[in-house]
Amino acid sequence: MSTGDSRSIRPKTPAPAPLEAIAERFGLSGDPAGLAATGVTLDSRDVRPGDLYIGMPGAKRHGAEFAAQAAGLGAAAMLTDAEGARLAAEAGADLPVLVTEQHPRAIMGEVAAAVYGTADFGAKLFGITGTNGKTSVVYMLAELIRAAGMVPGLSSTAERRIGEEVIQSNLTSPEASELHGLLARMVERGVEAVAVEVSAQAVVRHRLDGVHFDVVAFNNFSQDHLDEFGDLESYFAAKLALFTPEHAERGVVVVDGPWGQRIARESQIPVTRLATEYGQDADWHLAITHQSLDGVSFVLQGPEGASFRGSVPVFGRFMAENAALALIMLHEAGIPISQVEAGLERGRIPVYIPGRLEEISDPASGGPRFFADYGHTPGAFEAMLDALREVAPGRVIFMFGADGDRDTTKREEMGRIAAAGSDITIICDYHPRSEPPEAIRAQLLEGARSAQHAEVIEEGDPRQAVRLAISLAQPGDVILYAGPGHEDHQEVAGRMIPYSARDEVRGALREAGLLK
Ligand SMILES: CC(=O)N[C@H]1[C@@H](OP(=O)(O)OP(=O)(O)OC[C@H]2O[C@@H](n3ccc(=O)[nH]c3=O)[C@H](O)[C@@H]2O)O[C@H](CO)[C@@H](O)[C@@H]1O[C@H](C)C(=O)N[C@@H](C)C(=O)N[C@H](CCC(=O)O)C(=O)O
Ligand SMILES: Nc1ncnc2c1ncn2[C@@H]1O[C@H](COP(=O)(O)OP(=O)(O)OP(=O)(O)O)[C@@H](O)[C@H]1O
Repeated sequence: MSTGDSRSIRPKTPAPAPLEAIAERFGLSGDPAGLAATGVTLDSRDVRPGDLYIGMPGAKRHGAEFAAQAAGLGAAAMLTDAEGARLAAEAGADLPVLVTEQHPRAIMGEVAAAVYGTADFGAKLFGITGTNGKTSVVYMLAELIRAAGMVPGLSSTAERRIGEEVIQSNLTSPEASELHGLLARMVERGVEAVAVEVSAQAVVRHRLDGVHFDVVAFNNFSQDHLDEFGDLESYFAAKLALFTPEHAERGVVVVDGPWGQRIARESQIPVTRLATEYGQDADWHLAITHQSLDGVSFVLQGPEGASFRGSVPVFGRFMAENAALALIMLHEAGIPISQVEAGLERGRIPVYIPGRLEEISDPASGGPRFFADYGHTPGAFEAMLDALREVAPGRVIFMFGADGDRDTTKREEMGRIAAAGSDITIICDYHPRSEPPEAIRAQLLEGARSAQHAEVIEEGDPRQAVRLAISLAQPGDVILYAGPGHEDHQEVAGRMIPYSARDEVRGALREAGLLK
């Protein structure tokens, strides 16, 4: 169970950072004499006494409008732009103001690193980007770091983790202020290696400023986030930008597809290449030796005789690929595979990834195997359904919905891939947000019917859809519920309604006498 909110993470025993030195270094105007900060935040609601509050212009509001709230909560000062200084003066906020001529976002990462002392981070730092599987790679990394005898930290869509402490996430990649607070706390807690999930949004929005990764990796690329990036090329450029000396020392790239090959060619840092396809030119090669619904076994071979033979307890060739990528990242950072192997029993990587191909059913119950997953892109659907068809003894029943107010161009393709890859497709609601749910379903249904393959059923209520899936299943059938994964709410018309797909499935399996 996760606790707290990652935005409120601060080191427990911070050393106050004099703001005079920071003002001088970043060319800030104002009067910082005698001021010091012990934390940084860009959210007025989250100010802790002693914080430097960053009054940031946003898409909807200017953060400086909230200067009075920040002052009331004990902020030491506000860093903002000229417009922010004007807004704070107008509101008569009782808070020292430091003004930058740049966009505050452009210096926030470096400022946060200066306040928290994280510029010279003592632990190894790993970053993973790509369209699908970032969270999975982060969890693999954390498990392998532990196996190597080191204390792991992680930052993912699902959670942030400091050793065994689990903290709730909001964004996939934290804002720079939050990231540096998290790293500072990790240093205090003796974390020795950190795995960070890097979204394309983080790269273009300066969320990684002030950190330098030892190793970054790229796994795959397909359509997503076109509402924000406009076209695939711009979305790809954001991923490629991670492979620069500004962000990282070296990289690891899966070169099975043309996008990975482009990263390997166009990277500005040295990269090592992983191929999972036979005959592909690469430095490391992965071969699957056995797979079932219970997991994948594989062999990884690299340069100078480096090799690993092992398994992960989650189905899908791509899960072996995620594990291989994590192993190579550690190897590239100077943590040899033999050190990792020493902490594993016969190469078994005992990874648990919340809400990613997570089995909810009891395999011994005799009922259908039921998996929940966070996949919400055509690429993830294709990978999961391809994987499932290779190992499912019976039919594949696939249920899913789509995000409202997000990339609408992917919906028909999601529907088509779902129905092409399953025997029964059930379309239900996910987060409709401000859109009419039936309109989202209509787009998914259109795509699904165009596949002319699965039996396609519409059941808007996900609770009913779960029960319908179980009632339709015959012995050997497998049910996969994509979308909510680890999440605990549904977003409907601006309201967060509690909803846990995993709990719902558990309840329905119990009702059917298939789970204790
Ligand atoms: C599009 C985008 O990235 N928006 C981010 C942006 O919001 P915004 O510009 O609309 O902010 P705003 O509401 O105008 O507020 C302006 C400023 O006032 C502050 N404020 C606002 C209200 C208040 O009461 N007090 C206060 O201090 C805000 O913290 C902000 O600094 O700044 C906010 C503060 O950091 C972010 O939370 C917010 O991310 C939103 C939630 C978001 O959905 N981002 C998505 C697009 C995202 O980044 N996704 C990626 C990828 C996910 C994936 O792979 O699927 C991710 O890394 O999560
Ligand atoms: N290497 C991979 N290739 C393709 N699909 C994958 C891969 N690894 C995991 N997946 C599938 O992709 C979906 C998302 O997985 P995961 O949450 O790990 O990705 P992500 O990149 O972190 O996505 P997000 O940023 O949205 O959280 C899941 O359906 C998962 O099963």
